[in-house]
Amino acid sequence: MQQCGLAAPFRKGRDLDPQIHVPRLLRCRTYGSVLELTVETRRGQTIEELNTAAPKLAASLRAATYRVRPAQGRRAGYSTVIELVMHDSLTAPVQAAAASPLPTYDKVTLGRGQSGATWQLVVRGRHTLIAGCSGAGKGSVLWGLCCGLSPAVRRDLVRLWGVDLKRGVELQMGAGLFSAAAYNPRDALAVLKSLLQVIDERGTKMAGHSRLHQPRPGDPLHVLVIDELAALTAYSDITIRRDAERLLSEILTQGRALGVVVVACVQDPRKDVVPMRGLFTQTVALRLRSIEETVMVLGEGAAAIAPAHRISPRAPGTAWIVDDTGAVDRVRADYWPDEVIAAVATTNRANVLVELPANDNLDDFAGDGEWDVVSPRRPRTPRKPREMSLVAPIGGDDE
Ligand SMILES: Nc1ncnc2c1ncn2[C@@H]1O[C@H](COP(=O)(O)OP(=O)(O)OP(=O)(O)O)[C@@H](O)[C@H]1O
Repeated sequence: MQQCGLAAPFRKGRDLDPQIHVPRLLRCRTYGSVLELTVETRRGQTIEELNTAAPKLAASLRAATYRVRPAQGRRAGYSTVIELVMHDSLTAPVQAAAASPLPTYDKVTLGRGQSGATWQLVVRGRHTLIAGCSGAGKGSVLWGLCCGLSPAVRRDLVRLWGVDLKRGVELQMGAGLFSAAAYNPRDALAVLKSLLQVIDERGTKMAGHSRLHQPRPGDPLHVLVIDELAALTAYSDITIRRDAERLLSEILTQGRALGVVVVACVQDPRKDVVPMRGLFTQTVALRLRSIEETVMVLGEGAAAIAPAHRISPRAPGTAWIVDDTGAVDRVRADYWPDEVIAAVATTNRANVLVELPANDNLDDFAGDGEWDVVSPRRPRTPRKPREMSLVAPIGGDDE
């Protein structure tokens, strides 16, 4: 600790105490490939100083990587937990072979964390921003989420709504999972207005009865999936942009408790490109182009402990996440090949389709419930799921 700049002599009056004071090691334990150190600050030191020294400690002990999280319990104010990962289990990519059969909607498994543990992302009650430059692997997070929710989609516990203004190239791969999808800006506005209608109706029903919507078949969690948010909020026609910004901001501020959440991908996280960035309640930071982008996406102080700008281009799907307890982790999403997405979408097709209003009627639609948007999908003969095998590893295996 002394060599990592964490030790110092104390001042005794005018003199320096000859004794060097170091932070106290409260606990040291190992699990998997992780060496976990719980360290207490010395007098005159902040937790931030311990966190900032974590990379030096990791390098001194020859750890592959590290993560820092706040200590729990009564020592939380003056101690921190540094997890040194002695072997990086994120190096080799993993390919998803099929969706889990469980109809979950609270959280979905997307891959693994750097300790080797499963990485699960909370979906219900959160708006998620997936930020990463081109080729960072936003598709793996997006499809991990959609395919992970697909058994619930099939039972109408979850309804997926898609917006993909890059000609639908991404979302059409799993089109069967979506109750409605927009591939042009006018349809995108119709999707946003339909979801605001759901919020209005639920708000009226839930007021005074419940503060968090509980999904049930037929009364589902609505998840709006936007492939490239900037295409709607920055690169569209000015009138579309203005309307989209207003509608999306309303959904982001009112939807969470009412069971309407947003998952959006973005390449460029600047405020003028994504003005409503601050309304997302959790962020997955894939590879970013600069330290400034890391600060924009994960917040002040994140660049040192969650350096998304240092993720290797040879490890797509790798991301830094900061959860609501402030814990930081590096994760890697499983890769979803096109044929697996298509097979999942065939097996777990949405059984409710939402008809978007024709473009000509859109201006009249004020979200007042005058037209019925929901129509059941015609029953179909169930198809046998395509047989798949797990293939790993793929691509390069080093960072
Ligand atoms: N989790 C992953 N594991 C291994 N390889 C991956 C993973 N995710 C993506 N890749 C590889 O990286 C390539 C780019 O991924 P992807 O298309 O998801 O990036 P993106 O961030 O969506 O880029 P863009 O914004 O340009 O669409 C994929 O074609 C695939 O080869």
